[in-house]
Amino acid sequence: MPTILDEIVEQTARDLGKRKKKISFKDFESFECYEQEARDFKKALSSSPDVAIIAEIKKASPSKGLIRKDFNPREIAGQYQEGGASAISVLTDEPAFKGKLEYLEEASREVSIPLLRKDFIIDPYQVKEAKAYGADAVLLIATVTEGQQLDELLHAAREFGVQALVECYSENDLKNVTFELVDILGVNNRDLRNFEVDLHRGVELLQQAPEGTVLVSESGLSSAENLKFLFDEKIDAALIGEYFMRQPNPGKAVSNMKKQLQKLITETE
Ligand SMILES: O=P(O)(O)OC[C@@H](O)[C@@H](O)c1c[nH]c2ccccc12
Repeated sequence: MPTILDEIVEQTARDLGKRKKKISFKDFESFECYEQEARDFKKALSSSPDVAIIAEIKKASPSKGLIRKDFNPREIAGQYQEGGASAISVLTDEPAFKGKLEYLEEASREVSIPLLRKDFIIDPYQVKEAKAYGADAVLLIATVTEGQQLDELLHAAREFGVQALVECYSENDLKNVTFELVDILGVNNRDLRNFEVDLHRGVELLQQAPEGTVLVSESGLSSAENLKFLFDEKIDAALIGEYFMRQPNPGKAVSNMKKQLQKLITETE
């Protein structure tokens, strides 16, 4: 049985062929954002005294359908920054998540914190494209890459001046990661075969990474208590989408969660 991930990746590969005909690999170099100096994503995640928040701009998802009706990515990006997010993740996959590359570009004009392109990246073309649309970092999902492909994408990221967050789902994925090339590791707490979320399993996997790796817990997080758990387990950052996107003012929700986390930390000190 193909998983949802297999289906999304197949679709991505089909769309990629068409996109390459419209804009060539070389063309990206003339994009305005291409020349822009990258903001330091890794530093933003590792310099937070508690748990850094990567707030996500996500209109819809395969498991939840439409998440936010009143959707203005530029405004949400500004609110996230104001609310104290350390970085912003922007979904650019269209078929499954109703994202757009233009959302990335709009966010890039609006804020000064680093931006992560969230998509299903299987080709260096998409890495260069991410840079051209204003990304400072790209998500690379270990499960969807084969053989040497992940290393190739990591080299492409270096070449085009974007950092990489490598996402793993399992111990097997972790074994296939060349940690000499990876300094930010994420684990998706959501199992994409059945959409179940397990925060503890995610943390256990993250803790197997070599010392010094910046660790990111992704998906299914919705409270300061969740972040306090991550803080106690020495996880650097949390990637949160749906919970913030369902709040009237997503940025206020970020600042409230940060305040509550601080309170929980001082209570136990
Ligand atoms: O909305 P949530 O449950 O807070 O999750 C955010 C993020 O982790 C999730 O969107 C995500 C994690 N890895 C991905 C890979 C592709 C698309 C989306 C994702």
